[in-house]
Order: sequence, then C-alpha cells, then structure tokens
Amino acid sequence: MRTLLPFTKMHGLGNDFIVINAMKQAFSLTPIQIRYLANRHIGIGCDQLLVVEPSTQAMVDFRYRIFNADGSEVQQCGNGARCFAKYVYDKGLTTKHILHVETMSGIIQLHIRPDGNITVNMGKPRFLPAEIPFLAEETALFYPLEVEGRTYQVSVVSMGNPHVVLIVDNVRDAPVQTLGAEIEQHPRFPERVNVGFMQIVDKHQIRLRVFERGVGETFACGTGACAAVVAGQRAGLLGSSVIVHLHYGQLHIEWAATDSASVNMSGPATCVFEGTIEL
Ligand SMILES: N[C@H](CCC[C@H](N)C(=O)O)C(=O)O
Repeated sequence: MRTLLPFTKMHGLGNDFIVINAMKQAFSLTPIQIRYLANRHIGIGCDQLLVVEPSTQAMVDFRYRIFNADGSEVQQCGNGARCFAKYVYDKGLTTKHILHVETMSGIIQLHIRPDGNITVNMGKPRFLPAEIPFLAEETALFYPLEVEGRTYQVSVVSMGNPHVVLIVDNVRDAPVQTLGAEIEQHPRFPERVNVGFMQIVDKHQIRLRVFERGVGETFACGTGACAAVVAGQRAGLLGSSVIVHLHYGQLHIEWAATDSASVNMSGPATCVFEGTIEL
C-alpha cells in the first residue's frame, strides 16, 4: 500500500538533509527506500536522511538516527545535529535551548544560541585503532597508508564515526574524487571511512574538503571539520580555536587538545522547504 511521507528539507552549509518526524509513530525505511529518497533525480535528494525519535533514556530529550545517501546507518553527523536542533525547536517539539540527544555514538549536547547558530558538544575524539575501526599495530599521530602503489601519511580520528585526514597544500587542487573514493573503501577500514583534505591557512584557520563515506564529496562535513582540527592540533599545526572554511561558509571548532576534552562545533542550520512524497 502506498503511503504519503511528510518531510522537511534542510542543510548545514550545503550538506543537505531530509528530516523525518517519527515522534508519534515508529518508522523504518529500507536501504532501497533511503537510496530512492536521497536520489537527486528521481527522489527528493540529500546527503543524509535524519529521523527524529523519542529518547529511550531518562534525562535525554530526543533520539536522532542518521542514514547516508547509500542507505547505511551511521553513528554521528555534525551538520545534521545542528539542523536537528533547529527542526525540533521550530516544530515546537521542545522549548528548550539546550538539548541532550541520543545518537548511535552516545549522548551529544546541542545549544541553540540567540543568533540562530547552534553549538554542538560533539564529545571526545577517539584515536585507538580499534575505536575507529582501523587496522593498525599501534596508535600514532600519522600512519603510512598505501593507496594504488603510493604511500600517504594520514591522521585517523573517530568522532563517533571514522575519519582520515590528509594535509594538502591547496584544497582546490586536492584529488578528492579519486583518492577520496579509494581511501573510503580501503581494506584497512572495515567499516569504510570519511576522507578529509585539509589546507592549513594559519594556526586558527583551515580550508577543508571531505569525501564522505556513503555519499561522496559533500559541501561540508561537521564531524570531518572536528576530525581535521583535532588532527591539526595533535600535529602542532593548529591552535585550540579554529575557523574551518567550507564552500558555503564557516564552522567554528574548539578543542582544548587534552584527551579528556570534548570538541565543540558552532555553525548555522537552514530550513529550505517542506513536502510530502509517496512511498
Ligand atoms: N558520512 C558520514 C555521516 C555524515 C557526516 C557529516 N555529514 C557531518 O556533518 O558530520 C559517515 O558515514 O560517517
């Protein structure tokens, strides 16, 4: 039987989302249905699909599930978290300005600021290969990664989801589509990986492009921005407060560079349109 699915289309600096409200009824979509909805020619089009659900834990306001355009469910999405916060507030699902939200990778805190920007406490970065997961004998700042006969020095960081970060001279010329696709599927990453290409502008500014796991290159990646700043700080190249320049704007990332410190990300969230689609 066909059903009509209401949705909201949103984006965080061009990383775009379909948001589905599952607060009143449980909701499950198959990977094939998600790939159809995410398709920019025969569906709605998005990088990720976000599902808003009641929390399963006391003292937690909501649960938030994240699906890549290829239908895979993933642990975390930074730009999506900001859009999630704007969505639940604008829809009247909460009157709070500070929210605690359950995700596959743990509880995150969202702060809706008076200027409309949202600050997300993204939790602590993780570096142990087993936490990424990444096949490596030991933990290191940089790992040699062989790709198509060439060896690259890469950083590997988890923000709940796995990220590789490479330092490049200029993001404009970086081989994002080719090398990004090869590393995304690299056999040393059993769950695949997001691939960030970072250009250091100065101690407090970077430019970033990301080839996202399950999507391809996106205009922005929140967890990728966090992972890049963490990797840059650990390499002694960045300070504790960094502006990340992306195609449609900037994210502000702060990390105190101690293993117990959380990463904080601040940036905008935009609602584009509402609609319904027949499934
Ligand atoms: N592609 C990512 C999920 C979305 C992350 C990104 N859109 C963000 O803003 O953090 C993954 O497979 O881990």
